[in-house]
Amino acid sequence: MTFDFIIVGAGSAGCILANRLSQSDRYSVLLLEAGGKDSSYWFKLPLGFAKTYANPKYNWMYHSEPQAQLAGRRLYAPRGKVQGGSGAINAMIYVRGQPHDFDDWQAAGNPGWGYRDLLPYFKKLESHPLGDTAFHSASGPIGISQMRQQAHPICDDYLEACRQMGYPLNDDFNGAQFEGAGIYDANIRNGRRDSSSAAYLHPALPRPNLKLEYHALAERILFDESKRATAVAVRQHGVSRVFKARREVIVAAGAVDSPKLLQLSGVADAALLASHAIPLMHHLPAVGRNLQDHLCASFYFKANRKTLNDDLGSLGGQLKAGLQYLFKRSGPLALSVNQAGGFFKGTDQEQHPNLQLYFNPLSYAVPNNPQAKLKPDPYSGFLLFFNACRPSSRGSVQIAANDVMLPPRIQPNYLSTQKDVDEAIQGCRLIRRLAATPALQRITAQQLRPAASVTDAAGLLQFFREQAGSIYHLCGSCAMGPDPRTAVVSSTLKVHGMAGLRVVDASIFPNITSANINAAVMMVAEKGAEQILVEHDGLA
Ligand SMILES: Cc1cc2nc3c(=O)[nH]c(=O)nc-3n(C[C@H](O)[C@H](O)[C@H](O)COP(=O)(O)OP(=O)(O)OC[C@H]3O[C@@H](n4cnc5c(N)ncnc54)[C@H](O)[C@@H]3O)c2cc1C
Repeated sequence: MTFDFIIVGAGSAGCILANRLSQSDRYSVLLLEAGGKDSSYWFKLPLGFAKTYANPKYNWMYHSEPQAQLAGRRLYAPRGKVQGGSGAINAMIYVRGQPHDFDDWQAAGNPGWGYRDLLPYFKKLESHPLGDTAFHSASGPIGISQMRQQAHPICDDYLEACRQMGYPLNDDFNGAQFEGAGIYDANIRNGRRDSSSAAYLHPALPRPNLKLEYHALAERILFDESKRATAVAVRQHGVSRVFKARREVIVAAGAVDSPKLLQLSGVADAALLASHAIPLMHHLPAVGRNLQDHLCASFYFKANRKTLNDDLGSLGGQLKAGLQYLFKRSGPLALSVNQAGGFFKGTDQEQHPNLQLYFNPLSYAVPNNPQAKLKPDPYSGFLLFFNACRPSSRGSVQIAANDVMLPPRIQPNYLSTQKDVDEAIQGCRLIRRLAATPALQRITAQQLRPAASVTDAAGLLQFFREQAGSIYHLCGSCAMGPDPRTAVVSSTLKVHGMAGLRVVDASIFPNITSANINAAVMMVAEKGAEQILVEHDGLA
């Protein structure tokens, strides 16, 4: 079967690409997804992500290599394996990032990727309750909710604590100002997760020129002698199939699987390919390098008043929350658990906020064994946690063998720079200072982990090394940039040295953005789709 475009991966980016490229009926589009449908109710119910967090039916459930700076631990790296990808299983926090994140993308040699250029694409994808403003749009596909209407009342104590510390309050992290404390926006519409699958792909699926193949694992991209991508070899239900592309193959398999697929296809570092006896198609050393992530650590508090643990930890509370959701589409099931937070400067010398904070009106242990369920602690509790906005550690994704069924080696090299170590200590101290405010003291029965006695830099850093985990923002592993020695795609997202091949997903980030990255991934897909259409409409 032949299609104009083949998109590999129906994740946050792939669903948007599939919609936009099939919007006019000029092109036929095939979307290949290794996972299945997102029809389970858990993908609609916002709090449902607790059920998909470690479910192998919907999740690749990767782990990093042992991390030298994190007590040798392997960190859990969930990735969506389902229509909607990681956007179908994420926590839905919706923050674009700071303008200078994108200005840095442009400054790295990528014209058209500065904040001013990108704001129209951010606006294009969202439907925001603030309506049409300089920063927002009222008419895009992704529905955004401001959680402040419904956040748990204990979040007000957190905001008061920030006010007592002299931090500004911020009611729109995606507006004129980034710094400050506030309640997050989430991509939730009428009490339902509004992933790019729900908002872009489902409405497009009836189109006759769009075909979605489920359980279709792309094994290799095939090329002709002029290094043009012509087809994708797929394994589906134990059968090998080949789908042909007339115009382009677009890789949107995410920051782990996009570099893996390029490597398996012979587009990568020649030495890596030789070590796995994979025939070289094109030497592109940056494939899989420049991997980045946000690393966070949680501080656990016992509260002296009710938190969401009380609502969600008992059968009666669950029933009440269930009924509230059923009849009013509201209550804790209709929200993310990451409700409040903000962006702060860890020292007075910082030019921009360099720490992101979360205040969850709920506490739960992230189980060591990912098969175990996430469940609230059996007491009234809340969490404060943080990550550095722009860590400078860089890692890699590399195939472990010439075998599509084997997970690749994910080596984030967390905490491998002095800047990242310093910011880990800054973040711990920020939380300690917040915990000492009258507002948080008023609601705290006990600081549980780390114990209140841990106050010095060495103790806090040891806690961080032993407890920190990924906040699941892997990106950068097929970075955009002009130099094929250090980058994989050009500013039009075309793979250097190849024809008919692009990468459009989280892996093209030259540097990680300062907040949760899904909004930026979806922006990349909107802009990437437009670049593709402009080029091919011109050729048609
Ligand atoms: C648990 C969790 C919580 C998160 N919380 C937030 C949050 O609150 N806010 C936020 O902004 N971000 C959050 N993120 C991050 C965000 O969701 C991801 O960065 C984003 O979804 C990545 O989009 P993507 O299109 O690059 O990749 P993905 O959405 O991961 O899509 C890749 C798709 O490709 C498919 N695929 C992979 N390999 C192949 C293959 N060989 N053949 C065919 N198909 C393939 C996968 O199955 C998947 O569907 C979270 C992520 C996780 C995992």
